[in-house]
Amino acid sequence: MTLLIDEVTLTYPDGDGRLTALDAVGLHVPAGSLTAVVGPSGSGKSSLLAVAGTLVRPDRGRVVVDGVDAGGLDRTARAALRRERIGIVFQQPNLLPSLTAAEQLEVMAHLTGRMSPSVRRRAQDLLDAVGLAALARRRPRELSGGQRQRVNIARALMNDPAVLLVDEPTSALDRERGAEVIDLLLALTRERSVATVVVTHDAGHAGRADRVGRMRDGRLTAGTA
Ligand SMILES: Nc1ncnc2c1ncn2[C@@H]1O[C@H](COP(=O)(O)OP(=O)(O)OP(=O)(O)O)[C@@H](O)[C@H]1O
Repeated sequence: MTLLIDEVTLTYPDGDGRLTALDAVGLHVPAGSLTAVVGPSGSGKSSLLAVAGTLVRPDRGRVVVDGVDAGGLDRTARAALRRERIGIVFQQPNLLPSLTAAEQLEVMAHLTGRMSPSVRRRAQDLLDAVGLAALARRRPRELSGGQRQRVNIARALMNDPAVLLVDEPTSALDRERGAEVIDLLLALTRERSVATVVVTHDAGHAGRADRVGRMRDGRLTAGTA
């Protein structure tokens, strides 16, 4: 068991009242499996990723990452959990313009103070795993949108996370490139035994996942894409 979301409720301030973004949501993502989350705009998908990534604390319920209950941790310990056990791929590949593809990955190891000769090898192996071995020395402006997204995914895996959270990875890509990115995420999920959650608008892409969760008005139900 690697990601467990148990009866999670999240509300935001809304005028005089509160808006319920997540309503008693439950989700279990075993290691080595990929769950796609679909649902209309405003249904709570990003809120679910934010809670799963321990970026936002829920009002109620538990988020358990790799056996660690995030609710019992202070801010510093949660940041450490996030750094060490959670990979997050945001919709926009926020790559640093001046760094090469390999350096985008290596900088992750610097952040955790784990710089060593093996870091460079690991970065190269991951770029290889996402099909970019030959482009390791390119800077973001020299890469296509799909290639940048692959660097983004490789970077999220640099610290060997237990949980991988991916927000709309295909929105800027054409159908074929989008399908390739989903297949890549599936392969990496299996090879590296990560528990992966992918938010997507594309029902076709969701259909490739191991499981599909459907968000509607803050409630999550298992369903087909
Ligand atoms: N920081 C915030 N403060 C107040 N309300 C918010 C905040 N973030 C999100 N919401 C509201 O919570 C609800 C769920 O939003 P969320 O962004 O999780 O939906 P979503 O399914 O990811 O939408 P989209 O597909 O458009 O990105 C929406 O009604 C949204 O307006």
